[in-house]
Amino acid sequence: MNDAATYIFDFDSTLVRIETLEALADIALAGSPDAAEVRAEIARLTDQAMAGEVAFGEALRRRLALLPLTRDHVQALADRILDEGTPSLRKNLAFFRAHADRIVILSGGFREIIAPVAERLGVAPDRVLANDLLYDAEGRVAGVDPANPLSEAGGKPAVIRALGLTGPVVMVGDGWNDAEVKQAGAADRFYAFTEIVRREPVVSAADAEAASIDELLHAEGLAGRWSYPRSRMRILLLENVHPAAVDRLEEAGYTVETVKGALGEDELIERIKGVHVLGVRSKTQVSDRVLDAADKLMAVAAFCIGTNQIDLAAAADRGVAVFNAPYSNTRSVVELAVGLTIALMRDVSDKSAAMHRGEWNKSATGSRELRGKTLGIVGYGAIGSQLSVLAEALGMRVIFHDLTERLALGNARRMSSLDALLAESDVVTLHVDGRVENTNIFGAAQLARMKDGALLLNLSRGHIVDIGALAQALGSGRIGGAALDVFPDEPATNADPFDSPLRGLKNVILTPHIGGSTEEAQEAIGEFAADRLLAYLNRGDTTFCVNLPNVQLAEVSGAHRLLHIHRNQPGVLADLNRAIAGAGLNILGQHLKTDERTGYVIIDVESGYDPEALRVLRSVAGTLRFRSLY
Ligand SMILES: NC(=O)c1ccc[n+]([C@@H]2O[C@H](COP(=O)([O-])OP(=O)(O)OC[C@H]3O[C@@H](n4cnc5c(N)ncnc54)[C@H](O)[C@@H]3O)[C@@H](O)[C@H]2O)c1
Ligand SMILES: O=C(O)CC[C@@H](O)C(=O)O
Repeated sequence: MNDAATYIFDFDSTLVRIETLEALADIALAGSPDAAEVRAEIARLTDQAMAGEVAFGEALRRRLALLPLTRDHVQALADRILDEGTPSLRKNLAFFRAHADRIVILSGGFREIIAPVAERLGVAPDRVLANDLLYDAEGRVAGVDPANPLSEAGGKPAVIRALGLTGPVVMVGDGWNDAEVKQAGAADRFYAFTEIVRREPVVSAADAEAASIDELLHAEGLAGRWSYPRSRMRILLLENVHPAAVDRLEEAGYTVETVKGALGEDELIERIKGVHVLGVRSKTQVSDRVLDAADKLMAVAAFCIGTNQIDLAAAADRGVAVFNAPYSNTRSVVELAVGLTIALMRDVSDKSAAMHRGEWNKSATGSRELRGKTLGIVGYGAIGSQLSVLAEALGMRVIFHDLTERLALGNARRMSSLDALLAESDVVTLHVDGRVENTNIFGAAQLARMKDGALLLNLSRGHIVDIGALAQALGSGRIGGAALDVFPDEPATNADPFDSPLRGLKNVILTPHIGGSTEEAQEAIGEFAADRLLAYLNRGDTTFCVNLPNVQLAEVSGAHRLLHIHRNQPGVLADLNRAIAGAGLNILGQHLKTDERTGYVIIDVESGYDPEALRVLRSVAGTLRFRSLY
């Protein structure tokens, strides 16, 4: 720690996320008919005082006069004040405890409320400078001690001066009376603390803004300097990612920006500069060029199953981890596939369209039950195998074809080839992954091998099916109908037009890539992918990462965690270990996992070391990315 500096923290909306008088109002006014009105007036006075529009002492007296406050009310708030700690304070308790002799808590609030927090932080009672409440004989609050300078405007600078501090004084707070401390010459630096509330005049008057305790420590070069402050980490989420993800990431302290639609390559190249984490769905192409322009990128999350839109190898070569949500929308796709199969078998979409035109055409011709029909599933992965179970429950016979060995569920039968599957299937449904090699695997030849009048579904990826050949097969009546949810060219946003040779064809159902678009699935994806990102950012865990070796890690405490991603080439590990030994780092734990392309080493080291030593680790030949966690 900087030897000489004293750090002076305001309390309300700085160390705790509440304003004391508003919280006391909630307690004291509970059940009172004019509670809302009085509460609003108190909040208005707090804002005016914090923005410097009403003198502090006057605002304090006016607010106290509005409340029927008693000792019990004050005690009730003191009892639960520890639960109100600011999120970044809770994360940095160790810092406060280690440096309590350099910390002062300075507040226009009340000593009884601040005391439990000060005790938790290890800050001695004589380093808590606050107002003292006065009570009458019945225990009613009668006011504050007028002899205490903190009960009046200008009180904070006065009490700081009275401390007779010798070294630099750093003031941290959210209100105008905190800014005044620096203006009055009682502090050398003032940080506007904005984690809970951001007041423009206070920020303008500050030397710097700190959106969290981490940012403050980072700016001051204190203990947290090796861990980049979370609020400075920019997360850019495209394509209308579910708010559950935004909430989780923001709650964890990261700065999140969202964009409704997908971005084109050039636009993304512009936007990705300075972004640490990118979130996309299926439309945004994260190409080699995009990754080249990404100067800060650490991770990409596909808020969906498919990752074919991301250049996974190029990302791995830059040490950028890519995650997806492999199971969160599986069931939604399966349910839509079942529904579409029934709709095709009964010609529901054409019959419904006719009804909308005013035509009544009651007929059973061409309408068939699912029961007893053969469903041919191409790609028996998560979706294909789940569909297999539901289809059998509906009385279908299931056969499947997959490139790799898959466990046949229920009575499903594996077919040795796609052709064999096509020869037997009444309905063919495609659920292969979107790898480039699967482009147009379903074309004229495959359509020709389908049974006369059979149906085709594609809910996997648009480039799998040759759309021209399909349009012909449908037009000629060779196959009986098709349902497509995915297309080779999909509009980037809902405002863009859609065109396809399949438009207007009989018994063809077209849906706008909504297989996974249910409220349940989107929320689940948002939560899952955000959790994966947090696990990676906060502790280096790469479970479910699709392009780097997977390492499951617990949180580290009492140590610093170093994360080293490198090219899997001979000698890297030996060089790394040599560098660690040379730097005198005391290793508490080490994990290594490699795949054919990349190696990932996690090293937990004892925290007392020369930070300069880390430089050597960065320069080990083959290093793709080096990161240290606090
Ligand atoms: N429509 C939507 O909204 C939506 C939603 C989710 C997933 N998807 C897509 O659905 C597809 C399947 O998803 P999943 O979670 O089941 O994937 P998965 O990886 O679990 O399964 C894919 C299976 O296809 C097999 N496969 C790949 N190429 C093949 C080929 N040429 N022939 C036969 N088998 C082949 C693989 O071996 C694997 O078993 C993916 O393309 C995914 O992107 C679409
Ligand atoms: O929501 C999306 O954009 C894609 C959904 C789906 O294709 C997936 O891969 O999960």
